[in-house]
Amino acid sequence: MNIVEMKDIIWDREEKTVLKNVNWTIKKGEHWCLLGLNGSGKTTMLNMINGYIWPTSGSVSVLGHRFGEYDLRELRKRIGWVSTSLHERLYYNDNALSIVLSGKFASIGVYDEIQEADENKAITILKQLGCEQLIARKYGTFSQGEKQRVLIARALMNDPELLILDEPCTGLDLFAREQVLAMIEQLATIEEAPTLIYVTHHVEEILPCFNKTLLVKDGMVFAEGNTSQILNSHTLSQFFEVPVHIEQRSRRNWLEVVN
Ligand SMILES: Nc1ncnc2c1ncn2[C@@H]1O[C@H](COP(=O)(O)OP(=O)(O)OP(=O)(O)O)[C@@H](O)[C@H]1O
Repeated sequence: MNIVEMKDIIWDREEKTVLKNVNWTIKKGEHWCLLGLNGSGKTTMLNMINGYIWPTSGSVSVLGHRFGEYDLRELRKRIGWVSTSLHERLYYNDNALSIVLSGKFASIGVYDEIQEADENKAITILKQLGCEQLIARKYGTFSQGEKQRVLIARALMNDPELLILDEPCTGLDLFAREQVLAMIEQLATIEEAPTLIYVTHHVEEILPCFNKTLLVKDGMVFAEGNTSQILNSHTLSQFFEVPVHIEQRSRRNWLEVVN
């Protein structure tokens, strides 16, 4: 079973074709980084994987289910979703524990009865992710980095098979970014780790655990494959349309524009 299969996807909006014949297959055991500039179509692809939008033509299947043949609400419970757009929708006065518990229902608040086992699980996840001190604190008082870590904890509450991280390091200072990245790297190493999709504009955020990379440009797949083969100066210079030089240090990639 493929985790995600997008075949010949076209998505038309008003005068514009946003996705232009996208093909993308994610297999179990792969962790993907999705790299692209602003407006290239990354979020649109994620919204399609989550069933929030439907392709104009082509087919999408996620976790072995073709869209249109399965209850999307059930499917969404198997997908963890971390996105800054969630920040605005969560409740300022909820503490970290309630936020993480809401992940069980893939809902914003907690409307169902909570079992003691759920609460223990939420606390364990928060502790594992180094957020012990936040458990009883209000979400509205968290720093951006703390918010991101709690959102990742929330996404793990349902033991998702697929975890989508949409620009999780946006707005973080260097240290908060490295903390979040370390957390993701640790997550990828655990047994039964979910398949990860990590969306970013920044090459240096591509962790060694992301063994696959997809370059998206202007609604099309520019290149895809093993990260080690995709991330080279030649391919990225063509991708960004400026000469760039890429260097590997400490198993991460660092990019500079060549004058
Ligand atoms: N509902 C819509 N109607 C019309 N155009 C849309 C719609 N949604 C997205 N677009 C357009 O499609 C293009 C791709 O948008 P998308 O949000 O997927 O890009 P992105 O790669 O995620 O960008 P960013 O990195 O800035 O978040 C943009 O030009 C955007 O304006």
